[in-house]
Amino acid sequence: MIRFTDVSVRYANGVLGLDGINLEIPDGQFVVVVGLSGAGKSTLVRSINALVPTTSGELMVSGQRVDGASKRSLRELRSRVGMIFQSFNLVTRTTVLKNVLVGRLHATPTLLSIFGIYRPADVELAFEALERVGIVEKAYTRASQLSGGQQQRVAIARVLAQQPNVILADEPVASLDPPTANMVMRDLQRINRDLGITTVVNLHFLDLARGYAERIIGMREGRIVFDGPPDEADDEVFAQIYGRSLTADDILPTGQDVSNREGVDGTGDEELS
Ligand SMILES: Nc1ncnc2c1ncn2[C@@H]1O[C@H](COP(=O)(O)OP(=O)(O)OP(=O)(O)O)[C@@H](O)[C@H]1O
Repeated sequence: MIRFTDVSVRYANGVLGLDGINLEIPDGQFVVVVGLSGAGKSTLVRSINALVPTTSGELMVSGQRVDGASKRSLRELRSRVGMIFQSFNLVTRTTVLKNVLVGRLHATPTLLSIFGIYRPADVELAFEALERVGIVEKAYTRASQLSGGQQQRVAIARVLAQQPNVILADEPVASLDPPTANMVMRDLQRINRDLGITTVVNLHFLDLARGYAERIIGMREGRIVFDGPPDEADDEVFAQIYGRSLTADDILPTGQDVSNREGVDGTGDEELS
């Protein structure tokens, strides 16, 4: 369970990134956070692993207090909370497998990690993670040789290798073309369903939010202005969240056609750019 009680974040320049957030996310839920640029989506997602420190209120993740946590408990928290970024954040000059093994570093004795030695059990976990996102055959390929969608899948595998109980994804598909964006969302949704990992994703596009979320949180000016299931989030609700009428830019037109096609999320060779 993730629980925000009256949480605010004020940045050093005085901007209020979060303004009195009260929110409970039960274990295993797939939550999509939407809102215009600057609404506070990233701040909300990044506060969960203290990448952005809260300035007031109480924030609990899996029974552990995040606000005011010691360095040691933050390290422990971050080992259980995986994060995926828009820019993938891979070490592109090395192999896919080594990138995924980074997810095991928190559990690797320092001496082994210094010498780059990985235990067989960790390598097995890394392969399992790659299998789950359908790119196990790329294990020995350099990350730089992969497409954007494949790189994001490696980033997802790295998070899976961490064996987290929460996955945070900060605009994970913003750099991808629509079909690939849908494939990555499908991966995240399948992982959430199969492994029951609580997932909090922030997204720009409302049809992706409707298509994959179990629950949508709408934000505006640091506050939650909508909280409900996707079938309640019609265009009118989105217009209220955004504070303006919708435009074509708010929608990924090819979305659901592609995400519903059989087999597109299997092998990783199906980049449809
Ligand atoms: N490091 C920072 N220092 C100062 N202000 C910040 C910082 N990060 C974000 N903000 C401000 O906090 C508010 C919320 O930003 P946030 O990035 O959370 O919004 P967002 O909804 O994720 O937007 P985007 O989609 O553009 O990333 C904005 O007004 C932003 O300018």
